[in-house]
Amino acid sequence: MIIDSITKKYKQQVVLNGLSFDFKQGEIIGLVGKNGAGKSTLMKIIAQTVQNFDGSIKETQNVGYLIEEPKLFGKKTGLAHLNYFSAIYGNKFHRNEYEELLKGLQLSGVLNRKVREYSLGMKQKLGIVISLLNNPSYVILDEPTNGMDIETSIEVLQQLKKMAKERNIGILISSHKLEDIESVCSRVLFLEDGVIQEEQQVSDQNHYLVKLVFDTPTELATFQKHQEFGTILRSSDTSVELETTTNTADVFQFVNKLGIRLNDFTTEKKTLRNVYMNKMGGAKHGA
Ligand SMILES: Nc1ncnc2c1ncn2[C@@H]1O[C@H](COP(=O)(O)OP(=O)(O)OP(=O)(O)O)[C@@H](O)[C@H]1O
Repeated sequence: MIIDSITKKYKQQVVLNGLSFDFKQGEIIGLVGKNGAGKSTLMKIIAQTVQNFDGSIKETQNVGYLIEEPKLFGKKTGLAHLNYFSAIYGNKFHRNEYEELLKGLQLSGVLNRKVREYSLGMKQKLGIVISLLNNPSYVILDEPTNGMDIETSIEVLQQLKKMAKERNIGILISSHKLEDIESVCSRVLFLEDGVIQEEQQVSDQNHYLVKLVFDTPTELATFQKHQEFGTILRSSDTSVELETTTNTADVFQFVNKLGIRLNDFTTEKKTLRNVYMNKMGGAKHGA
């Protein structure tokens, strides 16, 4: 799917400002940003529930979505919902096709119960299954783990990951829970004031952010000349910050071998949270 130069205004307020990105089937992308950044608006535009915008979206065939709370009928059972929404999409609901997913989401046992007896998390999970009934190529999920406890969130995210792979579905997920996003997404977009400020790849391998402080600029220059640990993010007269997959002990050993002395050394694991804090100003943005 190609999202090209999307601009959306509500009255005079520019909510999305020439925003572009593309995503493929089978890929899971995260969308993060402070309240009001424009995440839901972007998702509604992709899901085609909001019109009147500038720019274009190409290859939007068959998009399933769960945006805000799922629209459910309290007096109907979960199963009745699945039959009803399948019929709207022109399909018949074949339970066996969804059994593994329903079991994984622990919904199989409650499908005959009325939805008004469901917890918020159960309703969200039913909403996720409904978003998949049209055999979509892409699914847009706005804060899908809202109202879910930690165990349920993990379960749901793992099921989504499996489905993206098995059914070749492209999934766009927004959330303020950065750990959730990090656990399933291969790529994360940071949205601020209607534009993508930053795009981060999420790696399966551990990455570390390391800061080394030397006594003299000459020692720093020696280190920089010989190091092959990773990417240098910043440097000053006597210090350097780099991103590496090498563990701390190996960095120390390398510095020793060069015969130079470290004055100070800090390291932290690179997480989506600390990258977000660094780039977007962190806590004040509320993610
Ligand atoms: N229907 C609407 N009419 C007018 N303004 C709107 C409408 N929908 C959203 N907005 C405004 O657009 C901006 C972006 O809202 P949006 O819901 O897309 O943000 P968000 O990133 O999803 O926020 P949150 O994290 O709180 O869900 C906000 O300033 C909001 O007030």
